Amino acid sequence: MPPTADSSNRSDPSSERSTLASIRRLHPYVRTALPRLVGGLVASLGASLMALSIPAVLRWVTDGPLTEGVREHDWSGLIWSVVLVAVLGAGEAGLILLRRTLVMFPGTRVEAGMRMALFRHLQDLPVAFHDRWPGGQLLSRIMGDLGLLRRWLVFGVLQLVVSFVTIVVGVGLLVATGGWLGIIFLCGSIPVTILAFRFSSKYRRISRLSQDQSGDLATTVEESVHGIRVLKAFGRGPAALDQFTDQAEGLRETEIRKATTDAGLTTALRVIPEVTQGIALVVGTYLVASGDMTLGTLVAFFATAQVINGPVVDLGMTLSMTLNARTAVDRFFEVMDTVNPLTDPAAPADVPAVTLGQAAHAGGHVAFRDVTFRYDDAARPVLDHVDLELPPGTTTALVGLTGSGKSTLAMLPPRLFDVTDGVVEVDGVDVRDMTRAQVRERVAVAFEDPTLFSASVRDNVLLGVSDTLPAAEREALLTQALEVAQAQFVADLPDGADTRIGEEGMSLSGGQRQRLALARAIAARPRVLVLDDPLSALDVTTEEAVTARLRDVLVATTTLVIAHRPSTVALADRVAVLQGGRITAVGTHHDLLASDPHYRYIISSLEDDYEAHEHDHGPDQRDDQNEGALS
Ligand SMILES: Nc1ncnc2c1ncn2[C@@H]1O[C@H](COP(=O)(O)OP(=O)(O)OP(=O)(O)O)[C@@H](O)[C@H]1O
Repeated sequence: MPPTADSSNRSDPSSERSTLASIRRLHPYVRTALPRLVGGLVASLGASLMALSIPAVLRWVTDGPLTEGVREHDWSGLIWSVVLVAVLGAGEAGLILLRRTLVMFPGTRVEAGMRMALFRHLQDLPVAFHDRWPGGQLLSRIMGDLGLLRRWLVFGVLQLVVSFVTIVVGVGLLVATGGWLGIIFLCGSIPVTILAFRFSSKYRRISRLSQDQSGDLATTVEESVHGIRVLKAFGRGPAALDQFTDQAEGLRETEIRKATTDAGLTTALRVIPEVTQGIALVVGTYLVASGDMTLGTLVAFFATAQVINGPVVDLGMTLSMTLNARTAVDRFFEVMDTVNPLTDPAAPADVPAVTLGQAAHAGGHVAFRDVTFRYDDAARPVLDHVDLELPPGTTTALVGLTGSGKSTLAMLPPRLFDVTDGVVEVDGVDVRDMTRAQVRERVAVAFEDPTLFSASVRDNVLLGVSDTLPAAEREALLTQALEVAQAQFVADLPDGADTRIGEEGMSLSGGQRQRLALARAIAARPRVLVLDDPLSALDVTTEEAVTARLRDVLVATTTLVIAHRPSTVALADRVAVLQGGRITAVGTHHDLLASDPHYRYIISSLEDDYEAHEHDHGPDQRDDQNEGALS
């Protein structure tokens, strides 16, 4: 189950892992950037050590040149001390600048590399994964989490190491040079350590919840923008707003909990060193007064304590950044660790490469042999020992009651899902023995719900056509595909085939979008064409014209068409009936009408549905509207 805010509190393998172990998993992505990151770290440490050495100089100045200079009116030692402190300060500033220069570019490169790796993996993962994972959760990982990780890489990780080293070296110096004062300071670090540990485990949980809630919020935005027409049509805008408000409020509360937890630690980290220094001041003053400590040692003690103070106070921020980064790493790997079960075989079948010309004229024999298919989370199989042959060059209509598994069956030849049992063959070869590229060369699909991308009509239609094909051939394929799909409306678009169509082709009507999606499947010139009811938004006349032209152009193409209308069934050479997860009859429309009662029942219900639909919408009205959509 994909993680959402609801599931963030459940135990998952990543929560068992230590923060260090989680972050170590970044190694392959940061490997090339490591030299510069380490360079940045060395520069930071250098800057910090320079800051720490300034108190030693102050101590020497106070006990030496300053005391003696005042006594003997000789200021030369003092001038040299000022120069030395200025050089150390300038050196510190220079090293900080060097650190920023060194780490900025590798940080952005790591972020871009991880973003590309995640997107590549998402593209590779099967449909089943995308069915389960909400879009917003993926979006928040690819954008928010990786941005967070970059900020931690260029700032947080260095700050964490430098703070740690500064505190350890500084406290060591205090203990070594400050005697009792050092021990008082060391005692102060005990509650700081305990609080930091407590904070880590609490903050980690809240950080995870907050990042998952951001993902859920992104999902709600995505769904409501995507479904804006439905929300408006049903007046559900206020309900969507309520849902969004609840989620946004939940995220706000979590952010407040996060900030409160952070503030609690930061306050403690401010108060504890101040109290410690107050005690040290009292004890130090007594020691100087009693002659057990020089004034220079006391000044150096407080100057060093001051240098340590900064990293101690920043510890809360550095720790929270690190824990947020850890959550981002865990969320990144939740996707990256998902194994794709639909991979290419180690030794693919030796099938000849298909060129576009060949595709339409050779082969295309499809066979489902004893195929069983069950969705991962389903109790029973949808397809149960299905046997079906699609002879080359034929058009087979697949009919069945709603939910009988037609779309599921149609997803098997293009390997959008793999069978649970049995075999699906194309030209005698199990599709699992071919690479996915080999399968895609042979099988093209058009779905009822056509997805178009934010690109020109040309790019959308030629999506499945190789870029290496000469421009003239690509153009010829485009023209023919548009003509077969009866998509002449493209010529009337403002820039013809170069017109950019909006996100998901939203500026086109349903029928126009369907025809472009169909043209895309046709332009690929496949041996096998799977049409999952892609003509449902067309009127019967247009559907008939499309089917007739399909037959002319894709003479040898084997077509499997899922039919929801009697007209579609009538256009097929043969019909296969899917019932109870099995193919119960195959024959011509007329033979089945005469011999198969279930078929007669399906056809009469399709007719009823169709008549009801036409009564509501009218046959031509829909397409008239379609044609006018962009004019
Ligand atoms: N991704 C999925 N995960 C789990 N079950 C699914 C999934 N997709 C479909 N199903 C279930 O599988 C069964 C068959 O669905 P399918 O979409 O293949 O039917 P269909 O015959 O195409 O239906 P329709 O004619 O209504 O489009 C249904 O019971 C459906 O709920």
